[in-house]
Amino acid sequence: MSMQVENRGRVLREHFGIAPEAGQYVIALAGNPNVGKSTVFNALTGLRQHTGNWPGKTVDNAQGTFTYREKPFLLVDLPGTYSILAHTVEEQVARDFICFGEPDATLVVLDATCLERNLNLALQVMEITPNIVVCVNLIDEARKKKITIDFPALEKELGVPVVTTAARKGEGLATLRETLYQVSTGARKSNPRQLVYSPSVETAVQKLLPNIQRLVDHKLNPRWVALRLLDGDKTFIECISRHLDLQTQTELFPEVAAL
Ligand SMILES: Nc1nc2c(ncn2[C@@H]2O[C@H](COP(=O)(O)OP(=O)(O)OP(=O)(O)O)[C@@H](O)[C@H]2O)c(=O)[nH]1
Ligand SMILES: [Mg+2]
Repeated sequence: MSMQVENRGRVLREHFGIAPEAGQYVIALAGNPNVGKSTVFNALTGLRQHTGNWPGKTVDNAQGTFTYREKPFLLVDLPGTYSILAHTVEEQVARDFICFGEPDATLVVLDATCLERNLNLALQVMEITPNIVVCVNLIDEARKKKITIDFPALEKELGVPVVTTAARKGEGLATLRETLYQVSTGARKSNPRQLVYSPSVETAVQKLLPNIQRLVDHKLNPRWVALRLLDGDKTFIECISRHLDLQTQTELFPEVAAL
């Protein structure tokens, strides 16, 4: 087992109370409240699941497993959130898992009947990781409301796989499994569109990048860390230090102050 895999196992166990078996692909399941995450979770994992709390938090945690193409998968249902900028304990749990749990893929479930609002979360996850699958659920409800969505265009615009489902009826789940398999195993690579901020923010990001790259050493997306630093998100710096065992707190803030 490589050092990297061993370290991820330790982080998952100690920080998230999750113990994947050897060779198991870990998938995080994120989405706004009430978009059908648990329905997707149940459809994929059936009865092979167990629930508890996130370590040290009164937030529910559900984990379930499934096998596809003879590969084992562990699916982790995250709390429903509109954002992962960590303003609430639920958002912090979701962000920390996506960021530091190093899931092999993050599945973001969106509500087809209010796609624009839901896309906010997908765009945030796309700033953290390229290993993402977007699932547009409740497609049956959208049809009823005569909402039409140009999915090929959406997929092209986002630069990540988009799968449509009506999870309660099982529609689209075969494609969803196959897409999760491809992204988790690395067979399918994405190029998520990145939001471009105002020139002053982009200039500041460019200044911060080299040193952040050195400090986080491929463990986190440096552009995303730079944006959080510019946000002045102190709790996030504490999280980085704790999860990556780095002395970043003392090293990163002078960087920002010097801008
Ligand atoms: N029509 C339709 N209903 C769905 C679909 N998926 C889920 N639902 C229903 O939508 C409601 C919410 O589903 P959940 O799976 O509990 O949603 P959730 O995202 O887990 O909700 P929270 O955990 O509370 O954030 C339930 O009544 C589901 O039966 C779907 O594809 N079509
Ligand atoms: Mg749920």
